[in-house]
Amino acid sequence: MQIAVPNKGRLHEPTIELLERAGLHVENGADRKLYADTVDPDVSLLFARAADIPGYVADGAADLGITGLDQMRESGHEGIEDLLDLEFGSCRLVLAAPEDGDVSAVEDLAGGSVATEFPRITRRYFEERGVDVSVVEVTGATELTPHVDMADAIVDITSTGTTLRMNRLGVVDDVLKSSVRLFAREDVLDDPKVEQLRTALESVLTANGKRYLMLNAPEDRVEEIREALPGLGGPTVMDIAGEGMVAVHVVVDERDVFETITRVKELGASGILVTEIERLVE
Ligand SMILES: Nc1ncnc2c1ncn2[C@@H]1O[C@H](COP(=O)(O)OP(=O)(O)OP(=O)(O)O)[C@@H](O)[C@H]1O
Ligand SMILES: O=P(O)(O)OC[C@H]1O[C@H](OP(=O)(O)OP(=O)(O)O)[C@H](O)[C@@H]1O
Ligand SMILES: [Mg+2]
Repeated sequence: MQIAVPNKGRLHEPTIELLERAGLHVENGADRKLYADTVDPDVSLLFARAADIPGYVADGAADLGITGLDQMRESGHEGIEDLLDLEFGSCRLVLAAPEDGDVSAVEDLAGGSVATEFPRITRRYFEERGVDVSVVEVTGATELTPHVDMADAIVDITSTGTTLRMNRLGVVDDVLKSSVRLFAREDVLDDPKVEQLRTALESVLTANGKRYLMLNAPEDRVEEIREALPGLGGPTVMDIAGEGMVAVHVVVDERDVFETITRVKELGASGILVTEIERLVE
């Protein structure tokens, strides 16, 4: 089974990091290599441009892919299924126009022009709204185009909003909310490996922001301690050698850790240990 992953750009590193955390260690990979093996003999990686990955999967060069939803939509390929939101590379594709200009709604662009790296998504967006525009295809620095009379507006990615602000462009409308996805060609969906990979990646996301809390507690206060724990499911309570003490283990949200420790200490807990969780399969 082949997974196509971004070879460079901002998605490359977080993708490799996620695969590693999911236990799919990359082997025999090297800079500029187009293939790599993984610790699983049935799974190898193919490195490609983020924009080309949907096509690789649709055409059968790879079985699964990891890239932005914007790229999946822009590719226009059918027969690929979005399996999991990997919760990084979050951004919005927006329609934006000069702040001091006269475009404040989609309709104001009728008869005008829009520059973008996403011509397919852009054409569809305007068609759905019945607004006739000409689409100017560019391959980057889209934000410049309204200032050099190349276009009246743009459809481009924004996340922090810095680039739009710096170029005095304001958002007119949201076109698409995007994040990185795991997707597969429909004809491999029945392969059990696909579900295994999806579960492994999901287990990393589930563990994100969670901590494992272990503590020792006097047996006679265990009910109060149990109530004080905002855990995922109930805590595990185990007898330990020693007079009237039990060990309590629980998964808690990272943001609840501080308050929880304070509270359980008041209730007599000791030997409190907080650790990160690598993976969590629910
Ligand atoms: N500013 C951003 N914030 C969050 N995600 C983004 C941002 N820009 C792009 N992305 C996501 O990353 C994907 C790939 O963009 P990126 O710019 O990394 O690729 P690239 O254009 O191939 O690389 P490069 O810009 O280095 O040439 C986009 O399709 C989108 O899903
Ligand atoms: O809202 P912001 O945080 O400012 O991010 C938005 C910018 O990020 C992306 O560009 P990138 O840095 O990938 O450069 P590129 O145009 O060369 O791909 C995108 O094309 C925007 O220009
Ligand atoms: Mg880019």
